[in-house]
Amino acid sequence: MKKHYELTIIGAGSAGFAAASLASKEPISIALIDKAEKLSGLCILKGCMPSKTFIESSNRYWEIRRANRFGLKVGSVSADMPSIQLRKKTLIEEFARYREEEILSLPVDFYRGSASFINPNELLIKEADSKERVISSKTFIIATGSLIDILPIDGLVQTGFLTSDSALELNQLPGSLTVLGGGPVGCEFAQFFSRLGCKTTIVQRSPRLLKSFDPEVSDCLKESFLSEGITVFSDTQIKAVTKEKGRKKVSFLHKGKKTEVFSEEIFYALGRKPNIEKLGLEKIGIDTSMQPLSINDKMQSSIPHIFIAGDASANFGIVHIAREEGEVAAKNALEILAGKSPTYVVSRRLAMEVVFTDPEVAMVGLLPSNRKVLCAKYMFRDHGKAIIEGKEEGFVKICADPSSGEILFGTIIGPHASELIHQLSQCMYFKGTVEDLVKMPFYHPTLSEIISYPAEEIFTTVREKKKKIL
Ligand SMILES: Cc1cc2nc3c(=O)[nH]c(=O)nc-3n(C[C@H](O)[C@H](O)[C@H](O)COP(=O)(O)OP(=O)(O)OC[C@H]3O[C@@H](n4cnc5c(N)ncnc54)[C@H](O)[C@@H]3O)c2cc1C
Ligand SMILES: NC(=O)c1ccc[n+]([C@@H]2O[C@H](COP(=O)([O-])OP(=O)(O)OC[C@H]3O[C@@H](n4cnc5c(N)ncnc54)[C@H](O)[C@@H]3O)[C@@H](O)[C@H]2O)c1
Repeated sequence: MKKHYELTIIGAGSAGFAAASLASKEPISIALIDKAEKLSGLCILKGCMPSKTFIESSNRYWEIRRANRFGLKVGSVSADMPSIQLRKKTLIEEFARYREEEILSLPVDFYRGSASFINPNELLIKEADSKERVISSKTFIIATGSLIDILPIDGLVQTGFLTSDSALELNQLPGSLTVLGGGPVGCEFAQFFSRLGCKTTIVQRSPRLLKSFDPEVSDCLKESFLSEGITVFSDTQIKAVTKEKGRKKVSFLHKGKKTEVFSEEIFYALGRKPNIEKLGLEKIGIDTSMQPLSINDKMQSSIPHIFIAGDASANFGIVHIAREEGEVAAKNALEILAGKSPTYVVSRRLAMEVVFTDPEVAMVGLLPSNRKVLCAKYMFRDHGKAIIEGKEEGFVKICADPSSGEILFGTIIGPHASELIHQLSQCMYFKGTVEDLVKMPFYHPTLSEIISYPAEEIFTTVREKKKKIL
């Protein structure tokens, strides 16, 4: 007998799990579907958590080798990739086991299978044992995540390459590596490989690494990469990949000039795409050529009772945003089920992104474009605690409204940027001003204190301006 639900969620990763957790607190019937053999989603299995576990090892190796700066003598240190791999596997198995338990204990009907739309209210679920079933639902949330987007580069597939998925399974590192792409995946993995002794080259299309960040941040990161021996080719056009005498060759135009790089291995990091191809969306009238697929900030698709959240929507590729999108979609689905119009929206005011390179890179808020703002910057090399820690690269930059002093944007490149950025995001959450930051206590000596210096500079300017007006 065909089962009927009020809400059906396809995908139990970060977005789908957040949606299901929220909606299942209400007295409605819910189906949650995931096709994966191993549940818990990209972040835990092949994204944030395993990559950061790897990075933790390479950063510690790097620091130990530089311990003499702190008056410490250490004997010979070596990186043991099978042990690094084992630590990652052990941690990830535990994280995944815990999440799987959470998913399976939700008060929902869970189906392990691949879902596709038959019509805007019915889904076909193909289960692992090739059993097929049809369910119907009043509302849907598509949270099927993303896939690595393999572009048709001449010779790439024939030559072979690593991706973030396969690199996370390595037990042995290549001696040399060409990383295609200078986004978060490319930068984080390039430094991981390089710090463990692999000769690493990045080939990227845009003129800057991490192109969505402030140009000064990109320049600072590039300088840091160059100083530790990573070669960076920016402004390139990749032409072909081939194998020559046992080595892999990447041919590209660099600032218009033909260039070649040889290495033992290639790491492909040219982006991901929404995992929506097999959902039958075109069949039910959702145009997948237009992305993001969510046509509004309520996470609705062009069919109002079908929502799209997380990587599948192609808005961002960041976990806390996937979770927020899942929750907003769930709240709006509940409103539709209650006979109301959806009202919840995802706020992008505090959009935050972090990249776990060393120095770490972080930003929060919207980059000021044509809006008038006052910005101030303070360098870690002028900050006592950073000097003590031997972490002098980078800076904190804050931008605020010139009249009110409200903080609109902040970016940090430097030690613990991933943590420090939360001081700014929390202040911005409460629509805080530079004056608030100046008045807040900061313990001395801490890295956090650095936040107060650019705030103070802007505060002085805002105050002087106000005095002149009076
Ligand atoms: C290497 C790497 C490092 C990253 N590091 C970070 C980081 O440090 N911080 C950060 O914020 N983000 C990071 N990200 C991004 C982050 O992992 C993703 O944004 C996030 O996991 C997406 O969650 P999601 O719920 O949208 O998708 P997913 O977690 O991919 O979940 C989708 C689920 O849908 C299921 N599914 C798919 N199709 C179907 C179907 N037809 N039927 C049934 N089920 C289906 C899948 O099995 C899967 O379980 C990283 C990504 C990568 C690749
Ligand atoms: N710390 C984090 O939060 C974190 C870490 C890793 C990944 N992620 C997320 O995972 C997703 C995937 O990341 P990613 O770095 O693989 O993708 P991306 O799309 O962010 O970056 C891909 C890079 O490749 C470049 N590129 C694309 N086509 C090219 C071509 N033909 N030639 C040369 N360069 C080309 C792009 O300009 C871009 O710089 C993103 O959404 C990202 O936010 C997040």
